[in-house]
Amino acid sequence: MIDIQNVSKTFTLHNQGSALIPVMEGANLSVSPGECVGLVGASGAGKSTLMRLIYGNYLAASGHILIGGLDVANAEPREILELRRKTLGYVSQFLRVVPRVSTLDVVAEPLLSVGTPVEKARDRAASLLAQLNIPERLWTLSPTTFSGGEQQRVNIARGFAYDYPAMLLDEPTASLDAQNRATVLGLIESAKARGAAIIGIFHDEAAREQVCDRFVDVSAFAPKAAA
Ligand SMILES: Nc1ncnc2c1ncn2[C@@H]1O[C@H](COP(=O)(O)OP(=O)(O)OP(=O)(O)O)[C@@H](O)[C@H]1O
Repeated sequence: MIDIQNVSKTFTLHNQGSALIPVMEGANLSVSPGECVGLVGASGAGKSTLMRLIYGNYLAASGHILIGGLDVANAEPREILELRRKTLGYVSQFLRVVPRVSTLDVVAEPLLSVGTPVEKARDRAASLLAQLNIPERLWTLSPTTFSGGEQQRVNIARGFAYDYPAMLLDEPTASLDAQNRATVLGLIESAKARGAAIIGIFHDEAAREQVCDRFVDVSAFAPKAAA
């Protein structure tokens, strides 16, 4: 489902005489449906960079990033947006808050954008918000004024609303209390059970041991000259 072949990445520092910083070389990684792979490696090893390459936020210098048949490394922006709508989900700790949209609709939006009927999308959103302990009185409000932890849980509900075939999880359990953390781990396990291919960064060791089938150390993808 996710197939990364020989990917390299170089940053160009435009404000420093266009200095070229190679950060990744020869990255290979394949994730099957139903499998969760944890990215590990020291701080600065390139875990976030690899996630951003896969999501199409960063452009690879070379190689292929195949997701459900599309090569993200060589795709048009329009194709990447379509991929994000239907195939590839991304859950981070942080909610990008849209003012004036109710929490229920923020969570239902990924379903609405693929044509799910409004009632069904809102039912699913309500069920996730309840599972993640967001009080019902908040559902009609915009999450703009919510606490950091509430916004994080709204973001997780949104990330799991639609059944993406492939998912990227960036510290989804960070700073959650025990009960919500268990709920999120349950959502990840259900996503695997329905066949989602997942790549995650988890600093929470117990969490990653619970949900990951294997680990990939991204230090192995460091440029050879710098190694
Ligand atoms: N936009 C950027 N411009 C230049 N260098 C960058 C940029 N983003 C990341 N880097 C560099 O790429 C390397 C990998 O960073 P990355 O954030 O992917 O590491 P990480 O493994 O996710 O670290 P952490 O666990 O601390 O989040 C670092 O040396 C970092 O300085």
